[in-house]
Amino acid sequence: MRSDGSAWNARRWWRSAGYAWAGIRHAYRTQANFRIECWAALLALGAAGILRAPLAPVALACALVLSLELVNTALEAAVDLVSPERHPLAKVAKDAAAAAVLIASAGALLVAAGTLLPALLEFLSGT
Ligand SMILES: Nc1ncnc2c1ncn2[C@@H]1O[C@H](COP(=O)(O)OP(=O)(O)OP(=O)(O)O)[C@@H](O)[C@H]1O
Repeated sequence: MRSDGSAWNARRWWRSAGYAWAGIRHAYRTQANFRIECWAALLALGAAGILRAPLAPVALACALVLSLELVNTALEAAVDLVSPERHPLAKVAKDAAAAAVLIASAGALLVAAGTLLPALLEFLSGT
């Protein structure tokens, strides 16, 4: 009984992960900003690894930006579905979602400046 439930949950988890992966692939294919953010995140994580900078804040900042970009993509699609015509409330929704990505990106830049820059300077000075 218990093992049946676990197997079912595992199957459901894999199916959910498949839907999530489809969402990531769709965003990567259709959103230029998401593509840029993915490569910037890889670059930042690689730099943190090479420079031996703290990985956790960089990873968290990257995850936040990428997640909010995905939420922004979802919201844009939902707004376009329910409001194909221009509407002031559609504008509020899209502008606020875009602002969330912008604020997270600014925060990620600050995190990069606070963690990667000192590590880079230390690396370059050879200490
Ligand atoms: N239905 C709408 N009603 C009112 N304003 C809209 C509407 N759709 C878009 N806008 C305005 O145009 C801006 C750009 O919207 P759009 O859907 O083109 O997103 P985008 O920022 O170009 O994103 P992407 O290029 O990633 O699709 C919105 O932030 C909003 O100000």
